[in-house]
Amino acid sequence: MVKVTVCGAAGGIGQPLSLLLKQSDLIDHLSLYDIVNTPGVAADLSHINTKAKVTGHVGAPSLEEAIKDSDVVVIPAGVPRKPGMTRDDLFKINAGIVRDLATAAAKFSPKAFMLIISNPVNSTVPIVAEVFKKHNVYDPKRIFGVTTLDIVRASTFVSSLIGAEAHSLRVPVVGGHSGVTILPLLSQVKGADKLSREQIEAVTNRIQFGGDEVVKAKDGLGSATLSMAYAGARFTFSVLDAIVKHKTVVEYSYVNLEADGEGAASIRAEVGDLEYFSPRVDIGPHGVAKIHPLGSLSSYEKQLLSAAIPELQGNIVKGASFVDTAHL
Ligand SMILES: NC(=O)c1ccc[n+]([C@@H]2O[C@H](COP(=O)([O-])OP(=O)(O)OC[C@H]3O[C@@H](n4cnc5c(N)ncnc54)[C@H](O)[C@@H]3O)[C@@H](O)[C@H]2O)c1
Ligand SMILES: O=C(O)C[C@H](O)C(=O)O
Repeated sequence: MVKVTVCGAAGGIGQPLSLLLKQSDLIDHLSLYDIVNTPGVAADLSHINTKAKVTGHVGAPSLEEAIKDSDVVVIPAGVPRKPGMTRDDLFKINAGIVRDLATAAAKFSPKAFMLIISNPVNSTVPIVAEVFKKHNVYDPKRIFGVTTLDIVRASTFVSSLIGAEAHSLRVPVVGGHSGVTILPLLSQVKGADKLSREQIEAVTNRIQFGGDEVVKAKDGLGSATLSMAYAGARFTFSVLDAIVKHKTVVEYSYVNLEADGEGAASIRAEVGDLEYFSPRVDIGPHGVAKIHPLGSLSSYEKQLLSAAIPELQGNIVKGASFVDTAHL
């Protein structure tokens, strides 16, 4: 019985993400939780003739029932940006939302793989980790910040420049999920060596600020939802391949660098004492199995990494220090 719970399931990301997840043969029970509208979304999706049973749960009193015994909990709950805002501006509202959802997961689904979409991801992932620590159920192998949209965007933008197939071009994007913390490693992409320095800087900037492009175009009506639903479903399917089919899958995800049990020995020299980072990771049935080193970086990428580290450090401390025992 594989149960996946989406928290924030009635939202701009939550609805299309739930639709995509409903197509998976690997899910037996798709549980939809939100503070509004989930009965309607669940009724609608439940008419689709695919395997997963769909249940809808609305409001805090139903959170335990929604989340209990989940194998995977995906969290796209919270407010999105409006033009002029940074992701960090969302912290004030989203930190508390994520803390409360993580608290329910720690109590009722402590073994679940936690996939965190809510922004600011650089801070919300440390919040989830701290909540799990407070409940003595912390395992860094199973807490993931979903940065797949950066990979998806990078593949799209770079493939159009170098004339490659977008769906098969894998562009490594490491770091975090906001502005300068998003670090595309174009020097590791086959075919990108034909790009000029100006092209590399322009496309790097576009990948780092791709989210702003959508926020601007939506003009006050939110941020990326459909591309995020695609990216979130892709990451969830990968995790399900690991959990259900016992495959080792390779992804980029924002994780605690202790997660592979080796103290991130392979990556420490590159990122210093950062606690969280999004490297290439192998994920197996028990979670993160291996954290890969960044590999060789161009001098431009080294500069970008130096700019990303202090920003990430601040975001991590802000998230970790938010969790206050009195609220748990
Ligand atoms: N990681 C990424 O790459 C990425 C990409 C896009 C958006 N996001 C983030 O995802 C989040 C959601 O974006 P959206 O466009 O779907 O927003 P949205 O406002 O359309 O939907 C959010 C949903 O969360 C629900 N919600 C609010 N408080 C809740 C709570 N306590 N419990 C459960 N549900 C709650 C709302 O009712 C709403 O249905 C935002 O923080 C956004 O910045 C992240
Ligand atoms: O840009 C945003 O605020 C949403 C998301 O993080 C994105 O990258 O699209």
